[in-house]
Amino acid sequence: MTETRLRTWTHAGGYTLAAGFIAILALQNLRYGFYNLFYLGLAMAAVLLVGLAYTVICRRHQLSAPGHAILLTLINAGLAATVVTLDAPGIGHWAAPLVVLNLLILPLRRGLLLSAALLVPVLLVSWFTSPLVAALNLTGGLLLLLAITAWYAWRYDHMAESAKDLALTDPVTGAQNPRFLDETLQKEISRAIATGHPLSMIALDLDHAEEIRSLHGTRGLQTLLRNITRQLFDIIRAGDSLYSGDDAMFFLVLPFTPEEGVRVIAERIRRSISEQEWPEVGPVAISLGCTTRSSDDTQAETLKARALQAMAEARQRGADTAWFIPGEPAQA
Ligand SMILES: Nc1nc2c(ncn2[C@@H]2O[C@H](COP(=O)(O)OP(=O)(O)OP(=O)(O)O)[C@@H](O)[C@H]2O)c(=O)[nH]1
Repeated sequence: MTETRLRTWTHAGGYTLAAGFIAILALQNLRYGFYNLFYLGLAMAAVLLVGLAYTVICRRHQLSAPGHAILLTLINAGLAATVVTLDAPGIGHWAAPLVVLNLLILPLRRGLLLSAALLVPVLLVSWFTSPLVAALNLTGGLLLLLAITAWYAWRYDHMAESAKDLALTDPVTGAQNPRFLDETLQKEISRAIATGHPLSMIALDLDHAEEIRSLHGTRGLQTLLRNITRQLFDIIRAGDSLYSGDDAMFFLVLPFTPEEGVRVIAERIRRSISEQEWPEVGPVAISLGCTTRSSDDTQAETLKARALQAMAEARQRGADTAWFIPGEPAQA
């Protein structure tokens, strides 16, 4: 289930339950003849049902729908104003479903602020007008509810953030996930065509990766790849992007980089990797295949295939080598 769909269900469930809860309170007040509270309950349930309808209408962009904040501010302000102006016993409990709803639907900080703005008048009125035990019960109950719901919302945000990081980065190396390579490369090609700036690419593979795996195990190889990724991130500049490839391979996309530039950076990377003593593994080497976009290159696959071809050539020339293959310029 996508995050947007999950949020749609959560929001719809939250609005429905809160509307049901408030409607039950309204009916109870009707039974006891508290007509003011009955009408307040009806109005609040109606606003909550508008929230439900809004959730369904905006189901494709729940994360950015601004109407939730407006509706919730309206309903929270309505309850706070009623609590302050109406001497109605037990009305403080009406804040409970709104506290849950605020934190379930709004971003954590905004949900906390709105809940605090509701709870301050509710609790103050309760301490001034109710017996001590009742005020203590209400304060304890609402604050506990606030803490539990805020903790849940924080945990959910945290998990969603980690899932997003995992989707963007390769969990083994920490470089970007390979499935974004083609898309980014195609975008960079379009940008290079539009602006006339050069674009280069490097395919990079660890030499003798299988021997390293059999000597140091898969874990040793993965640690080495993570360390190499860190080193590559230290070398490349901000606009460059680094992707994991199959096995022990990486790809670098280098915007604004001409042939002379990609030769310089490839040689710098080759040296910096081969001159290091890598923890537990010792010295290692890499082969690099470089290419620069020619005026004929409009497809990501063409550029990637040429970088891989250059890397195979580097391998043939004895590894620990950087090799460059130029693109064919367009025929006039
Ligand atoms: N994309 C990319 N290109 C680089 C990088 N480092 C060097 N280059 C290319 O190599 C050329 C020469 O780089 P350097 O030897 O560092 O000389 P420089 O004049 O200090 O390079 P810059 O001021 O970064 O342009 C640069 O103009 C770039 O085209 C890098 O980290 N990323």
